[in-house]
Amino acid sequence: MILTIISGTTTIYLLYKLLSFIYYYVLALRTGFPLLLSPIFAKSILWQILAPAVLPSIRGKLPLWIVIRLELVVNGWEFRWRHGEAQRFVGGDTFVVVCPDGLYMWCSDPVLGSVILQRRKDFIQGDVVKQFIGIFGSNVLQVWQRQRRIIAPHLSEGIMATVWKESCLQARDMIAYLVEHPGGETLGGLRSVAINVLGSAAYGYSQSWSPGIAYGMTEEGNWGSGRIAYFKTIALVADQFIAAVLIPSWIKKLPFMPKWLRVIDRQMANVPRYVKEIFDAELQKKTTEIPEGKDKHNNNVLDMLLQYSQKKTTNGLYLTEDEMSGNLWVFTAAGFDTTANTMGYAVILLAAYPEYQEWMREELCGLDADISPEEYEKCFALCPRVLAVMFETLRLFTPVLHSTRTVNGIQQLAGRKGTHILSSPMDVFVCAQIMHCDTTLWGPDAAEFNPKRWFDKQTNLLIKPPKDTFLPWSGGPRVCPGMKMSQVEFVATIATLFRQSRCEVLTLTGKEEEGRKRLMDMMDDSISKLTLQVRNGQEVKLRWVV
Ligand code: HEM
Repeated sequence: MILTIISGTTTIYLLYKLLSFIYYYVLALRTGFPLLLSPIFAKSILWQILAPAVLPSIRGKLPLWIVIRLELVVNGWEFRWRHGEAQRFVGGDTFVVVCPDGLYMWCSDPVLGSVILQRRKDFIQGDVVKQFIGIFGSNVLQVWQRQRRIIAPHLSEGIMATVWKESCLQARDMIAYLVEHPGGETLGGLRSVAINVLGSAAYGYSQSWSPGIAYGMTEEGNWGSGRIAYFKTIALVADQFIAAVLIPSWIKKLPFMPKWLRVIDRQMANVPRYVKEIFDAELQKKTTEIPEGKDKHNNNVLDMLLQYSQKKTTNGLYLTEDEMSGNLWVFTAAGFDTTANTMGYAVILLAAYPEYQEWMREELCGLDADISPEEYEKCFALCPRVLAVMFETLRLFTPVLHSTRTVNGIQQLAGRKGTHILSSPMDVFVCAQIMHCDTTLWGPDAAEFNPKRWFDKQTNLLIKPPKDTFLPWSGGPRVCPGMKMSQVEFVATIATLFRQSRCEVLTLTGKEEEGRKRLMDMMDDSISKLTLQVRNGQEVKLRWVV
């Protein structure tokens, strides 16, 4: 009897999925884009967790027409196939993958991509993003307009001097430590810099640099409370993002699950408590540290979230408790993981290409004896080569591989070969990483690290790449509000690190070429967690020499 029920239900389910597949196929045909049919249930949690572990071992053993149907439904495929392999196979820079559980349009055409990003109401944030980003409450990505108006002004020019100063001070402490401690702590150290800069600029708390807040944090002991425990938890969730979000809490808790998964579960459950402690401390600070009669605003992101939570303002802006928690998470994760990983890749690239360290140092040596933490306005403008290193790093290792949207109703897109009809339900991905490696946009040397390409040969000024071809911060009305902050933080940190010191790869054999190849292989083996990063940051072994 039970068997009959199970097999009956399974048959009905499979039949339903077969009909869905046919329905999706018909919708996909209407788009007029090339199609790729895949039998995989791309949204399945089991697939998204197991496939990255299994695929590497079978990749070379199966024909391309099978591999591509498996690869293109695994998170992060665009980095592995960033040189246009999939586009060549499918026959277009925009194509649609049809699966039994959904339709996925991948676009690496700059013109179409730009139109999609501009049309905010036609291409909206979808449920995928809600599931992934909304784990600690709703946020700016979800109730967009109201929250964006609250948050974006707090990432304006007004905080850049603080970002610059804190980044310089953090980087100074970090370099003093690393010169004495060659090995695998550089990338973890940069994560600490990024967390502390965010803590200072956005939350008004200064904390001195210490090595590696982000790695080796799977110990079961007490993680403390409030802001420190919150930052450590966010760093851990960012580092193990897919497992943290996709595996249900009751499975993470099972006694036979690995220790790190149980720690993630415990820490995620603690987040509401940490958030409450953070906001209580901010309230306390306002009441005790600021004298009566003075303006009680601290002018940081925490204070701003508090203000909007306490009352509905005259212009109708407010935040619920859930939104405060959600925004704090998006803010912390978006602001820290992206910038930390970009700085990490830049350092590895500069270690692999020491000639560009010299090129950058030439510029830095023209500045005062040191990069002054107090002189943001003067110094930032004088470091275009460092900014070019950032752009080139973001081009080759784009932290957010694509911008995700969902088709709202039925939409028309005018393409080079006519009009395309896109119908809901369909997820749309604008693939920045693939555009960034396109030789037709960046020239035959698109795969090479060459920060000099960012300068005009005649004027020797930084160039703007052709419109919509460079999208690390996305584009359109939802463009990253932290763009300038990340640039200021990057330039201050990298300039401070490289002004006085050189970074060398620690080789296993003593041969420089071997060390360089190891770095390149590690970067090639990057994976997309919350954002793109090298698989194991502690394996990047470097030596800093003054
Ligand atoms: C190199 C560093 C960074 C990169 C590459 C980056 C990239 C991005 C991208 C691609 C988006 C998605 C936009 C879309 O959906 O189209 C985004 C959104 C966002 N980023 Fe950044 N980001 C960086 C740094 C920062 C920093 C430092 C902060 C703040 C402290 C920040 C805060 C945000 C927020 C709040 C959003 C959501 C905006 C919205 O939907 O309106 N980001 N970022």
